[in-house]
Amino acid sequence: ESSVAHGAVDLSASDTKTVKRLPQAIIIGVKKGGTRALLEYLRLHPNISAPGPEVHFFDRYHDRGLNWYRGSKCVDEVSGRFLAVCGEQTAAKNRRPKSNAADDDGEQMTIEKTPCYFVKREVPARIHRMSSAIKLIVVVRDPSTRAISDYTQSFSKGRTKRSFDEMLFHDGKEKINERWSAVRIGMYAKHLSKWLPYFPLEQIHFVNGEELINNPVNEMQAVERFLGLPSFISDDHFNFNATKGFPCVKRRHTDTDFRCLGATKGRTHPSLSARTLQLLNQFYARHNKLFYEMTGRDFGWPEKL
Ligand SMILES: Nc1ncnc2c1ncn2[C@@H]1O[C@H](COP(=O)(O)OS(=O)(=O)O)[C@@H](OP(=O)(O)O)[C@H]1O
Repeated sequence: ESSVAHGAVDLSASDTKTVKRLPQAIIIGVKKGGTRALLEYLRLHPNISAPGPEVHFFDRYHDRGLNWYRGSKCVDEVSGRFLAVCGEQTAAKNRRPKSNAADDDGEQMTIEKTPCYFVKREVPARIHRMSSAIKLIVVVRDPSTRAISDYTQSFSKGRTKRSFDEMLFHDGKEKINERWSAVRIGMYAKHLSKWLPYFPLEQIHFVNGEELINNPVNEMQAVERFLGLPSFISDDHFNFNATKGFPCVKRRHTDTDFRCLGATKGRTHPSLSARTLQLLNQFYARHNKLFYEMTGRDFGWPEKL
C-alpha cells in the first residue's frame, strides 16, 4: 500500500478473500514483438497470474471503469465475447507448485498484455491515473522484421490482398508510406516519447525480441529481476523446436512434452527483394538510433539474418 502514489488507485485494495486484483505490471507492446511468447513464458512462474486473452481495457473498454478491469472478464480477441475472469490469484496458485524462494512466500503478481497500448496516445495517461508505480514491459524487435510480421498477419487474415511492396511504397516509387500502420508501429522512439512524461525509464523494461527467441532464459531472468520475482524460469523449461523454428515450453517438470505456440505464431514471411529490405532498414536507421539514445541500449538492428 505504501508504494501507491498519491491520487493513484491502491493496487492491493482487494482484501484477502477477494482474489481479483488490478495488474502490477503490463506488457504494453509491441504488436508482433513476441508478446504472446513473453506472456506464456511468464505464466510458467508460480508467482504470476495472467489472463490469456488481451484485455484492451485502456484502449477499448476504459469507460467500463476500474472495477470492470479488476474483476472483469477478458475479451476474446476473435469473437469479442467475454471469457474467463482476469487476474485471479488463486488460479495460478492452484495450477502450479510454489517456488522454493525463501524470502518471497508466493506473493502473486497479476499482469496483462495488450500490445497496441504502446502506440495509443490516450493510454499512458490512463495507466498512470490507475497507478503511477506500475511496471511496464515492451518487447521490441527489429522494426523491419516486425513490419513484415505485421503484414504477414494482415495478409493471412485477408485484410489485404496487396503485396508488401505495394503497401510499403507510394505510387510504385521508392518512397516509404509512413502512415501504413505496419511501418508506423516500428517508430519506437516516437511512441516511447509519449510514455516518458508519465513514467521514468526505470519503470519500463525492454525485452529484446530477437533474444527472446534465441536465448529465452536470459531474457526471462532479466524480466524476473525487473519484476522483483524470485528466480524460477530456467533452461529446463525450454526446448528449441527446429521444425517450428522457435522455443517451445514445458509447463511442469512432470510434463513429457514441450508445447509450442499455435500456428498463428511463427508464420512464414514473404521473401522480399534486397532493395526493399535495404530501403526499409535505411528508413528505420534514424528511428532506431533515436530509440537507442533514449533507452541507453543498442539493440543492434537491422538483425543479422
Ligand atoms: N516461442 C515462440 N513461438 C512462436 N513465435 C514466437 C516465439 N517467440 C517469439 N515469437 C515471435 O512472436 C511473433 C508474434 O508476436 P506477438 O505474440 O507479439 O504478436 S501479436 O501482436 O500478439 O499478434 C511471431 O511473429 P511471426 O514469426 O511473424 O509469426 C514470432 O516471430
